[in-house]
Amino acid sequence: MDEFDVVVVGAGPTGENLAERAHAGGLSVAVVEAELVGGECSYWACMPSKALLRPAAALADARRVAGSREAVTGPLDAAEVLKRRDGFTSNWKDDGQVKWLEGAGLVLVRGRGRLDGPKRVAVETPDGGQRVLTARHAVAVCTGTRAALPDLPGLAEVRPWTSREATASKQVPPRLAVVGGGVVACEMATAWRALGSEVVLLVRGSRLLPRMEPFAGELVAGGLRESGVDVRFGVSVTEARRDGEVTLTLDGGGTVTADEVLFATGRVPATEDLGVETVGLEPGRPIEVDSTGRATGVADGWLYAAGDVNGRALLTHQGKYQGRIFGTAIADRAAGRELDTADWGRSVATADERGVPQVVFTDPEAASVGLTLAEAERAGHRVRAVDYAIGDVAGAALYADGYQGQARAVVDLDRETLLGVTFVGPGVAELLHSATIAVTAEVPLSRLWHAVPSYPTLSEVWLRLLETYRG
Ligand SMILES: Cc1cc2nc3c(=O)[nH]c(=O)nc-3n(C[C@H](O)[C@H](O)[C@H](O)COP(=O)(O)OP(=O)(O)OC[C@H]3O[C@@H](n4cnc5c(N)ncnc54)[C@H](O)[C@@H]3O)c2cc1C
Ligand SMILES: NC(=O)c1ccc[n+]([C@@H]2O[C@H](COP(=O)([O-])OP(=O)(O)OC[C@H]3O[C@@H](n4cnc5c(N)ncnc54)[C@H](O)[C@@H]3O)[C@@H](O)[C@H]2O)c1
Repeated sequence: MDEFDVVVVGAGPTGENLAERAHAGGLSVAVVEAELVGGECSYWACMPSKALLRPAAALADARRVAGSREAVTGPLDAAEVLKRRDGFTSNWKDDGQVKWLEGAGLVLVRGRGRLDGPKRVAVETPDGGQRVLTARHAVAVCTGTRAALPDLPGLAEVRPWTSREATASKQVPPRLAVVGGGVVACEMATAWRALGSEVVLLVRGSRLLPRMEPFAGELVAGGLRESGVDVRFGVSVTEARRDGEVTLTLDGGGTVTADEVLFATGRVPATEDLGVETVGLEPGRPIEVDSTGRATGVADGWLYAAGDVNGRALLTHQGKYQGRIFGTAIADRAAGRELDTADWGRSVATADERGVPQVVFTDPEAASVGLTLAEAERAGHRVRAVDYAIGDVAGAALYADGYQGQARAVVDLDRETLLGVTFVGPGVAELLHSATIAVTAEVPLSRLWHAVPSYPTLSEVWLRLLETYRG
């Protein structure tokens, strides 16, 4: 039997960070990985999707400016884009990440891990054997999510794309149908349209990006339509079949045919085949945790869950943040050091609740942090939304001819601080961190007046938002 201070299950970005922090705190750590060290993010999510999207954004930016527009004489070179994408995934090999992991002093155990009662993880190794790891202090589940597929007649025979095929495909399908209206659907419709596919986006609801401010979905829908995507709202797929091509039957009658169909219909936590029932938890559910990462449904505080699998915020950077904080908390508890669990303290992931940033890499980009107006109102804050058209800023006019974009700041009227900020427009991704600092540091608006944006940059939108608020 192998004994470690900590056993981490899942070597995605979250597991890597948690393991590294626990080890830096003086603990021995084993990391169990069933597929590739680096996780979904490195091979089938963030990195390959952004590698597909970046050339499209570079080309679109050149087209937005008279003078450089004339220099753009053709479409994207799809083969080169796919080749560059392959480079970012290291051709789906994890040697580099394994080198980092081992260099950080962590022990990699390849295989599928399952909880096997308190503080025990049974690993099914690639050679068909079994290895049981025990943890002196903690087991941390960092197993992420997998794509959710609806229960539709004919779906299995169609061999639909999930986010994995959509980020890893070696061919550009002539016609691609995308089902869903969330981030994956919007980003992948953008990417494959730019690579030359005819794309139809089938959205069950009435808007895109429903977790963001409504104007974000409206502007992104406009951008997709302008690029030639056929965006349809209020449509559900009731049946799918493949006969060479894919045929989708829609609820209101009618069909859509395509060469491939991507179902971007959300995620399910990877707890179905994880042995969670051996410690009293329900398979298939996210593992609920307190703000120091401990599973609330398990006695004695030895089980932690971090990243996508706990359902707090399904984003790589938030998983890494939790990994840093929870890994340190594990080490502190093991050493008998006191934790700092006050709001924004060293041992708690307060930003998960108050300041989650996200960038959607569509054209236009949509970037937000903290609460939307509707969320702030629901939470009982006394708020005011301050809106400004980004195109009216000098820096935006220079950035793109006829710049189209929108900004909103949600002001807490009682404290005169910001609860949330949203920017939509070309090039706003890199603006977001200024808002993340303002929201998480709870910078008073009276002090933001003294944070002078450089002229002429997109950042001048900050000044215009403050002026609009003051009237
Ligand atoms: C298409 C797409 C694009 C995305 N783009 C972005 C983006 O741009 N920015 C962003 O912040 N987020 C993005 N996300 C979300 C991001 O991918 C996730 O939030 C992130 O991967 C979560 O990290 P994680 O470590 O918690 O889980 P994962 O990355 O899913 O890693 C979990 C690891 O655990 C392993 N594992 C699972 N079960 C077991 C087991 N029983 N035993 C051993 N190992 C196991 C898996 O093999 C995997 O390696 C995107 C998601 C998708 C689908
Ligand atoms: N750039 C980024 O930060 C980035 C990129 C991609 C994904 N992610 C993260 O990954 C997670 C997963 O993204 P996602 O887009 O898969 O999920 P999501 O939950 O954001 O969106 C899923 C969408 O599918 C729709 N849907 C669900 N079931 C359906 C059905 N049967 N038929 C039609 N539509 C259906 C939902 O209404 C929703 O709009 C998100 O939390 C997201 O934040 C982040």
